[in-house]
Amino acid sequence: MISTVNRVLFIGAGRMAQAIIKGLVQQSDFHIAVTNNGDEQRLNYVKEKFGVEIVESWREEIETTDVIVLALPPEAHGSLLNELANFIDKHLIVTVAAGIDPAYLEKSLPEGTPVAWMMPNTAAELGKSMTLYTCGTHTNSSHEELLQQMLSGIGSYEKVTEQQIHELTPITGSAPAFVYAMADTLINCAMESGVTEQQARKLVAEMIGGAASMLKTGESPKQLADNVATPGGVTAAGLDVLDRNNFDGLISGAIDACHKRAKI
Ligand SMILES: NC(=O)C1=CN([C@@H]2O[C@H](COP(=O)(O)OP(=O)(O)OC[C@H]3O[C@@H](n4cnc5c(N)ncnc54)[C@H](OP(=O)(O)O)[C@@H]3O)[C@@H](O)[C@H]2O)C=CC1
Ligand SMILES: O=C(O)[C@@H]1CCC=N1
Repeated sequence: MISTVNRVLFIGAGRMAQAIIKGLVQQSDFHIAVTNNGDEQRLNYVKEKFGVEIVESWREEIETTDVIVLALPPEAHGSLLNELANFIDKHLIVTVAAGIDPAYLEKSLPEGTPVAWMMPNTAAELGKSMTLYTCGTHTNSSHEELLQQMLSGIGSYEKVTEQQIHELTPITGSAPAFVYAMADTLINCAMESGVTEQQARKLVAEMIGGAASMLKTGESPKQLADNVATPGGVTAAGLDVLDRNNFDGLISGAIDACHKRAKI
């Protein structure tokens, strides 16, 4: 099924599709076509920005495409899959949607359709997504190689089980938003000292980048926090406020809320 230049059709042209496309266009191995739900302005923007082909309907591209990436809301999958089912032949169908696992795709598509589920994050646009993926029961090694080729274009990837993607979606997919929310507060606090927004953003981004690098050393987060908190010093006073306000509970509550919302 795999031609030299693999043809990938995105159904959905929103935030996640654009982040993946931005990462992928830097690889020459893909021809990318994109369609959406009728927002012409958005489709034209995607064409201008990334130099990809746009089509009004997936029907225009279906016969020539190798891979279909479903980058539309979870709730929109049901009716689209019903329609797609009549046209699926040799295609690899990959969804990025929260809660839409390979079992769901396989139930909705003709018997034997190769399917996969990837859970990226928006850092895909910088080639820095931490993406989880899993394959359905009819994907072979060349489908998986093709998928991995796409995933390596947008960052790092890890193969896990279907159940694990359900459980980990809030961690790798959603939690970047929690980090950005914390960064926003820190930037605002920094600006109170009189630095410009640009300076505040630089120092917070570098601080988070440094902390991420420290996490990769293998040292435990608890030990790393301990190393920052000089006994009786300023950080310990801050950590004490986080503890007394149940920071752990707040973060796990946010993860639980993501799980509840992801159920389709
Ligand atoms: N944003 C993120 O960080 C992440 C998102 N995801 C998943 O990615 C998917 C898309 O999310 P996101 O990009 O944030 O959402 P957006 O709202 O930014 O984009 C949704 C896109 O889907 C299109 N769409 C909606 N319904 C249909 C339909 N029936 N047929 C064709 N296209 C349709 C919209 O079309 P139009 O342009 O016409 O409005 C739009 O282009 C979701 O399933 C989400 O779970 C996964 C991981 C991370
Ligand atoms: O918010 C959402 O529903 C998507 C799924 C994971 C990240 N963004």
